Amino acid sequence: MTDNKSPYQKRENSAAAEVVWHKQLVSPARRAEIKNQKAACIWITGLSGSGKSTIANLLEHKLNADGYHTMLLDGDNVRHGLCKDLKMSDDDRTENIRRVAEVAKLMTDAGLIVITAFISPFRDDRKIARELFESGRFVEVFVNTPLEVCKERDPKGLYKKAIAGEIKDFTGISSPYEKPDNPEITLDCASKPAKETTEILYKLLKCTHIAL
Ligand SMILES: Nc1ncnc2c1ncn2[C@@H]1O[C@H](COP(=O)(O)OS(=O)(=O)O)[C@@H](OP(=O)(O)O)[C@H]1O
Ligand SMILES: Nc1ncnc2c1ncn2[C@@H]1O[C@H](COP(=O)(O)OP(=O)(O)O)[C@@H](O)[C@H]1O
Repeated sequence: MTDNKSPYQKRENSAAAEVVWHKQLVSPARRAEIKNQKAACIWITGLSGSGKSTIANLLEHKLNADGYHTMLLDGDNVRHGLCKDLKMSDDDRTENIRRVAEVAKLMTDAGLIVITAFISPFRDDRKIARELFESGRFVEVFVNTPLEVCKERDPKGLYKKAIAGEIKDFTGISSPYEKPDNPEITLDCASKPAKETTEILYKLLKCTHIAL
């Protein structure tokens, strides 16, 4: 019963004073232990079209093949359910990332290795997400693909629409993307193939963050 202190308790503006934290007999570490793994949140950030979903999928596929219990949260999918009330204003993006980080935290408390793929354009929002996790349990992955390359790829035709003014608040065009200052890893997804960058990320995770 060592791991009962919650990061929730450390945060400002958390629950009302009347809401008390209930200690639990089974710790997050124990939940991961019976799965024979270490829980972690692999937070993938980058521009639209940078390769977040591609890398996240390849990574989950590899970890799953190794027998890890994983979960993938992807921006496009989450915005169909949990966050379908949110749009793309700065405030809505902040709320989107807050919810996703809380869900990822719950899932890591359940012992899972969670991979998230969200643009998550604001440094402060990513910092708040990181602060939910114990040291070493949050791995920020910057998918570093230049805007010009993303525009050229334009897999969903969104840049074309954004440039034509048909989509407002579009990241990189009419809404900012703040690059991570100090991510655990930066992936060069412009000149290296997705399989290669995924392998680099996979090796880092296996050697450090999820190594038993
Ligand atoms: N205005 C605007 N700007 C950026 N992206 C847009 C926009 N409108 C819709 N989309 C689509 O929404 C996906 C991004 O959702 P996220 O939840 O990852 O965004 S954020 O983290 O809240 O900024 C994003 O997915 P990816 O291309 O996979 O990044 C787009 O498909
Ligand atoms: N090296 C690479 N890494 C990742 N994606 C790449 C790479 N080269 C080309 N692509 C293509 O770029 C597009 C990236 O789209 P996606 O993974 O959905 O990005 P995001 O989730 O960041 O919007 C895909 O069509 C993918 O096949």
